[in-house]
Amino acid sequence: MLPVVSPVVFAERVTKWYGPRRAVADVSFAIAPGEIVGLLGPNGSGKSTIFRMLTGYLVPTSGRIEVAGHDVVEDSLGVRRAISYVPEDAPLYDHMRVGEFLNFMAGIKGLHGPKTRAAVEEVAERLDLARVMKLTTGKLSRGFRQRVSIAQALLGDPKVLVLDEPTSGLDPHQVIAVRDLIQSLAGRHTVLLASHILPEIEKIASRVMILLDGVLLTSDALKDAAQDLTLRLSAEATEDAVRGATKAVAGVREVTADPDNAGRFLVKAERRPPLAADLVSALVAAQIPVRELTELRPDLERVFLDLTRQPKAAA
Ligand SMILES: Nc1ncnc2c1ncn2[C@@H]1O[C@H](COP(=O)(O)OP(=O)(O)OP(=O)(O)O)[C@@H](O)[C@H]1O
Repeated sequence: MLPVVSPVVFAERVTKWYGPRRAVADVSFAIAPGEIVGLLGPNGSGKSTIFRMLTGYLVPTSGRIEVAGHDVVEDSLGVRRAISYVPEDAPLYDHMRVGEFLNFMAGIKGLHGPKTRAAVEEVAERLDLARVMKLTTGKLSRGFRQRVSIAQALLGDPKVLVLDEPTSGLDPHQVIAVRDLIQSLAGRHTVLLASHILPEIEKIASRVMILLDGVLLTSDALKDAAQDLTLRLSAEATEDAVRGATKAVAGVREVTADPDNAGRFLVKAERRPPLAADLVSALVAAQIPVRELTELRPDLERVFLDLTRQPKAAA
């Protein structure tokens, strides 16, 4: 029998309305202790709203959220002790030295006396901050600013750490350092991070949840989208000619031209075995020479791009 692990974050049918605007719709998920989970969604899809509800700063309009066994509405104090949130571009009080800032934040989190010193020393060591402790936070590089933001979030040893776009604005070296750092936190902490960039989130998270217009895509929706086949076609013809020649092929859903490569097209179609052969026959019958026809790997990025693409206005 599989061991039963209680989720550390649990959301059940959560909806949030801002006046007449529904920002989050009937969202349910569970996160096990020690996981690193990515929340992926375009701007405005509701990521921050979910995070604010998880951290007890916003009350769901309906539904239930528990963090480390505490209900976000009935026990928001318990929730705030269990979860820490690092917003994008968190304010760091730029005139303070890093050490002072961490001491100050420890006080806000209710740590006092010798406990403060021990906690600040521990996070400074975990995040390798020794050489910047005496610098004012305003003088730090973006990479170190992010480390200090995460360090303050770890004061008090929260079970859950929520990071909003943690690598945004960092240079490639800093991105790798912050990515490694987040991975080193898993296990002791559960990490939930948001991003609108899939390749980034895929590198850090062990699992990705996708949010679109406040709705969390089910794994079935993702599976269905991945069932579709995308073929890259290289042919000497115009987009209209390719579209005209292939429209009668069963299963073809859409033909789009690659705007950067003349003679290159993407064909989206239902996945069925003789499709490639049918396509070639149809193109040849229309006297369109086919140079190449390749199936693209159904990776999560393509699925995400397909699902999040704005529907084209009818011509
Ligand atoms: N306080 C508010 N009042 C009214 N509408 C809001 C409020 N906060 C957010 N919204 C709306 O709710 C929707 C979700 O916003 P939210 O900030 O949660 O999305 P997001 O995915 O975090 O986006 P971003 O990455 O741009 O921060 C958006 O349409 C937004 O305009």
